[in-house]
Amino acid sequence: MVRVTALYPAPLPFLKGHGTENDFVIVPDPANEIELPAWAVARICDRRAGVGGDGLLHVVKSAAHPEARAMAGEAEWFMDYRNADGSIAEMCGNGVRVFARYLQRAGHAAAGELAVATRGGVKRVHLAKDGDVTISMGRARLPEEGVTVAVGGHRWPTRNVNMGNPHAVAFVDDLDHAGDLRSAPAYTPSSVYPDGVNVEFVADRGERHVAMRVHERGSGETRSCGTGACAVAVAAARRDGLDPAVTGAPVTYTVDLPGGRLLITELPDGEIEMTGPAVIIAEGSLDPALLTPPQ
Ligand SMILES: N[C@@H](CCC[C@H](N)C(=O)O)C(=O)O
Repeated sequence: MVRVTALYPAPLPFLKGHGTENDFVIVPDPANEIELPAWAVARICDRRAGVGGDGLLHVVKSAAHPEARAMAGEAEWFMDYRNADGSIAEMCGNGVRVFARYLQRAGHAAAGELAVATRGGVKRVHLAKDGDVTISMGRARLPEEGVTVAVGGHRWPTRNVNMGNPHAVAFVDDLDHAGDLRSAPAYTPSSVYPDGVNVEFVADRGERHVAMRVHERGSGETRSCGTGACAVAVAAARRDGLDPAVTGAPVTYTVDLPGGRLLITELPDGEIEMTGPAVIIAEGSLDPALLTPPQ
């Protein structure tokens, strides 16, 4: 007889937070002692049988994590981000805001400037005492090769924007044309994104003002995506003939998402700043039975 025991013998502390309704389970683990296989993350993020979340933020000291040790001199804390299906992603913009808010609440960071290590490099955070959080997201890369996305009877060309993680941005007349987004939109050629892609659908709302929906790799349709909003703002700016590197003037887009509003500014040096809310809404402990390994 196979004896199956819980991966964690004692209740595991967690918190829950969100940024414009992109919601995350936060697992504090400064010394990196908690093993989080994909199946455990998927269970914790399950909206019926688990806590529920678009992703999980594993909070680890950079010095204690092999992927972050080299950044420890610049950033004390590493955001070990996982998608809801347990897959690993390079970056999560809303996640960094929520991560910073958690560090503040836990007394690990004070309001003001803070650095957070991510797989996409060190991100600078401006953390107000309450209210919005601003992140310096780094520069966008704009690979030439894009894909065609198809949903229902509609097909759109997309702009390829990399914010540390990959995005395909489609401009649409009506956000409803993206359908229910219960499954990932089909795209060709698939070779452009060998590791999958986040797909954004964007409609104009006014001057430098757009609305978007997103299907996230590893999480499905979410109510907000920070890196996606940055990708959308850059794609919209180039479509509108605006490039701060050429004009020397910053450009700001207002991006409306189902879960709220983000302000995205591109500076003349290419740096992209994202501003939006981040809140912690609950705190508790996970029952070890939830984390009994599958047979
Ligand atoms: N919601 C995030 C992005 C999370 C990662 C993404 N699903 C991926 O796999 O690249 C954000 O706010 O940026």
